[in-house]
Amino acid sequence: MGLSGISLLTTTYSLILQHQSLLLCLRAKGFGLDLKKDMEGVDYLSDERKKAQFDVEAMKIAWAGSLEAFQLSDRMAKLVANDPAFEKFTRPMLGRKELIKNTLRKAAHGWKLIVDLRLTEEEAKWLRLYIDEPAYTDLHWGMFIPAIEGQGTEEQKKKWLPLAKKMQIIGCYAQTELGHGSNVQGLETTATFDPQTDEFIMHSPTLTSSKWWPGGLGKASTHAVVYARLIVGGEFHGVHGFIVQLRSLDDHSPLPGVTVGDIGMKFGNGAYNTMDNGVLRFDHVRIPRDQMLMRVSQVTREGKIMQSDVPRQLIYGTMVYVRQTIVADASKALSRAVCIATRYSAIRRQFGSRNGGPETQVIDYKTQQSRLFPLLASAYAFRFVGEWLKWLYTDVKERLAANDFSTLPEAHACTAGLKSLTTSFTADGIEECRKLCGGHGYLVSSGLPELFAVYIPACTYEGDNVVLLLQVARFLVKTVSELGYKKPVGTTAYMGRVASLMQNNCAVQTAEGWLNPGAVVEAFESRAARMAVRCGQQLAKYENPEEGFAELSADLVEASIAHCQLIVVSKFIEKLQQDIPGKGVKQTLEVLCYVYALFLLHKHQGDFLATGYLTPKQASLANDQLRTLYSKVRPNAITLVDSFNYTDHYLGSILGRYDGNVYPKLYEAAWKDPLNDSDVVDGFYEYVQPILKQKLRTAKL
Ligand SMILES: CCCCCCCC/C=C\CCCCCCCCC/C=C/C(=O)SCCNC(=O)CCNC(=O)[C@H](O)C(C)(C)COP(=O)(O)OP(=O)(O)OC[C@H]1O[C@@H](n2cnc3c(N)ncnc32)[C@H](O)[C@@H]1OP(=O)(O)O
Ligand SMILES: Cc1cc2nc3c(=O)[nH]c(=O)nc-3n(C[C@H](O)[C@H](O)[C@H](O)COP(=O)(O)OP(=O)(O)OC[C@H]3O[C@@H](n4cnc5c(N)ncnc54)[C@H](O)[C@@H]3O)c2cc1C
Repeated sequence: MGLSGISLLTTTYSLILQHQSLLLCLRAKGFGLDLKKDMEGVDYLSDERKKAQFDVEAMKIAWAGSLEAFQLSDRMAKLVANDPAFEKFTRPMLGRKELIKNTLRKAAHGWKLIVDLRLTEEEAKWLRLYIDEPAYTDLHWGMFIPAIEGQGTEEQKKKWLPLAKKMQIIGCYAQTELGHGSNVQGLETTATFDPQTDEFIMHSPTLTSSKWWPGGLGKASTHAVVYARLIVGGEFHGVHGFIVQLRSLDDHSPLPGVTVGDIGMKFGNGAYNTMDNGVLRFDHVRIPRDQMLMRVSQVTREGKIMQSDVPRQLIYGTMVYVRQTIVADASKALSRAVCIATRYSAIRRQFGSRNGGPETQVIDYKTQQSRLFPLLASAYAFRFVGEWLKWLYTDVKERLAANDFSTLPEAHACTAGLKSLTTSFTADGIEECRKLCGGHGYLVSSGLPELFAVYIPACTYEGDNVVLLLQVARFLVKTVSELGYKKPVGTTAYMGRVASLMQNNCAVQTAEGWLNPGAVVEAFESRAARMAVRCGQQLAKYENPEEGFAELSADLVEASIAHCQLIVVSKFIEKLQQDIPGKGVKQTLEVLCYVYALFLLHKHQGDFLATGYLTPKQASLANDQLRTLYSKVRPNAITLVDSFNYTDHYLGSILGRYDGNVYPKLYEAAWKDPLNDSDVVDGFYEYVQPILKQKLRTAKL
C-alpha cells in the first residue's frame, strides 16, 4: 500500500473514532452511558502534524523571539493553565457583580503569585496575558506607573513609584471625558493653582467634563493621574497630568468632593465587562502643588510657569508606550483566533465524499485558504513588526531619559500608525475566523465571540484608529514638504528616493518574479511614496493648509495605511535576513512573508494600478503566485499554529483544542449550560403552557 493509501486509512480511522465518540456521547445523554468513554487522549490532528515541513520546536523559538523568551512564556502559560483559580469557562455566564468579584479574586491571586514566586516584571506581563482577563491591574501597571515614570520629576518618582509598585496604592489613567476623548486639548476638567494655600483645585465645571471611561477607575483605584487644564493666575497653560487621591486608603470610600462610579455594561458577555471603566467628578478638590507631574512644565510656589527643555508632546508619552504594547498584543489576539479557525478547519468536513470515503476537510477549499492563510501570515507579520517596534520604543525611551527628543516624532507616527493598522486588521480578522468556523464559531464555547468582544475596543482606545492615521498623515505630509532640504530618515528614508520611486515602474514579468524581496519592497515603497506625494500636490492647491487637510483627509488616511503596510512588509523581510535556525523554519517564514505582501498587493491592487506602478498583468501575476503560495502553506498550517505554543486554557476554545476532539466536547459542553439543568424550563408553566392549553375562539386561526 502506498503512502497516500495509508494516510487515507488513518484519516478514515480518525473519522470513525470521532463518530464513535460522538455516538457514545449521544448515548450518554439518551441512555445514561458514561461520557468518559469518549476518545480522550486521541490526537485527531496527528495526520496534519505529520505533514509539517519544518521543525516545530525551532519555529516556537522564532515566534517567541529567543529560547529564553520561549521558556519564560511557556512557564507562565503552564503556571496559569494548571491553576484552577484561573478557570474561565463560566465567565460569559456570570452577572456583572459576580464577574467583577471574580476578576478581583484572580488579580489578587496573580499578585500573590508575583510576590510569592518573586516573578520579574517580564514574567508578570506574561502572567497577565495568560490569565486572559482585563483587570484594573492593566491600567495600574500599564498606564498609571508609566505616566509617573515618563512625566514625573525625580522627586515625584521617588515618592510615588515605590508605593505604586508595591501596590500600596492603585492608580488609573483618567484622561478621557464624557465630552472629549480624541481632542485632548478640548478636555474641560480644571486644575486651578491657589497661591494662598500652595494647592491645585481640581474641578469638573460641566457635565461633559466628567471623566468617563478610565479603566480601573470605577471601583478599584485609590488614585488617578488626572489630565486637566492648568490654570494659573486666571490663564490657561495647556493640559497636564495630576496625581489625585480618589478613595480613602482605610475604607475605600470616595474622598470629600469626589464622585466616582462605574459607567455600566459594555459590548458582549464577560469580555471587557471584567473591567471597571469609570466616571469621575470633582467638586473643588484640593491637592498639594507637588502632585502636578512636572517633568514638562513646573508651577513654582509663587505661581510662575517654568518650561523645561522637554517638549510638550511628552505629556502624550504614556500613549506612545501603550500603543507599542497594543501592537504586540494584536499578534497575540490574531494568532489566537487563527489557531482556533485553522485547527477547526482541518477537523471540519463538508461535501466531496466519493465512494463512501471521507468528505473534504474545509481547510482544503481554496476559498477557505484564501481567507485563512493571509490571517495566519498577518499574525506572523504583526509579531515581527511588534518586536521591531518594541526595539524602537526602547531606543526612544533611552534617548528621552538622556533628553534626546529627536526620534519622538517618528516614534509617535510609528506607534500611532501601527496601532491603528494592526488593531483594525485583527478585529476584522477575528470576525473572519468566526465565519471560517461556520455555525459553531458563533457558540461562546468556540472562544471567538468573547475574543472579538474583548478585542474590538482596541480600535478605539488609545486613540481612535482614524484619528491616529491622520496623525501619521501629518507626519508624512511634513516629510514630503521638507524633501528639498531635509533627508528623511528611519521609516521614511525611502522618501529620499522619491524621484526614482515615482519614475520607475514594476519590472516583474512572471509569477515567480514576485518571489523577490527587492521587487516586493519596491512595489510597496512606490505605492506609498506616490500616494503621499499625490496628497502633497493636492494639498498645495489649498490656500489654507488646515482646510486642505480636512478636505483630503480620506485620501490622507489611505496614504497612511500604504505607509504603515510598507513598514510591516519591510520589517518582515528584514527579519528574514537574520539567522533563523531550525530545519525549514526560514523557508516557511519566507512563504508566509510573500503571502502577507502579495495578499495586500492583491487586496489593494487599486492603489498599485492607480498610481501607475503596476500593470493589470503584473497584478494578475501576483495573484497567480498567491495561489501557489497557499498550496505551500497548506501542509504546514496546523504546525504553524502549534508554533504559537498556546495552551488549551489560553485558547479557551473547543473548536481550537490541541487534540481536535471537537464534537464530543461541544456536545458535552452543551449539557453543562445552566438552561439544561432541568428538562422543563423555568417560566414554562407561566408563559408557555397557557398558550398550549388555550382554546382558540376564532376559526380563522
Ligand atoms: C495580575 C497582576 C498582573 C500585573 C502585571 C500587569 C502588567 C501589565 C503591563 C502592561 C499592560 C499594558 C496593557 C495596557 C492595556 C491597555 C488598555 C487600554 C486602556 C485605554 C486607555 C486609553 O484609551 S487612554 C486615552 C487615550 N487617548 C487617546 O489616545 C487620545 C487620542 N488623541 C491624541 O492622541 C491627541 O489628542 C492627538 C494626537 C489626536 C491630537 O493632539 P493635539 O494636541 O491636538 O495635537 P496636534 O496639533 O495634532 O499635534 C501636536 C503635535 O504633537 C505631536 N503629537 C501628538 N501626539 C503625540 C504623541 N503621543 N507623542 C509625540 N508627539 C505627539 C503631533 O505629531 C504634533 O507634532 P507637530 O506636527 O507639531 O510636530
Ligand atoms: C474599552 C475602553 C477603555 C478605555 N480606557 C480608557 C482609559 O483607561 N483612560 C482614558 O482616559 N480613556 C479610556 N478610553 C477612552 C478612549 O481613549 C477614547 O474613547 C478614544 O480615545 C476615542 O475617543 P472618543 O471616544 O472621543 O471618540 P471620538 O473622537 O468622539 O470619535 C467618534 C468618531 O469621530 C471620528 N473623529 C473624531 N475626531 C476626528 C477627526 N479629527 N477627524 C476625523 N474623524 C474624527 C472618529 O474616527 C470616530 O469615528 C477607553 C475607551 C474604551 C472603549
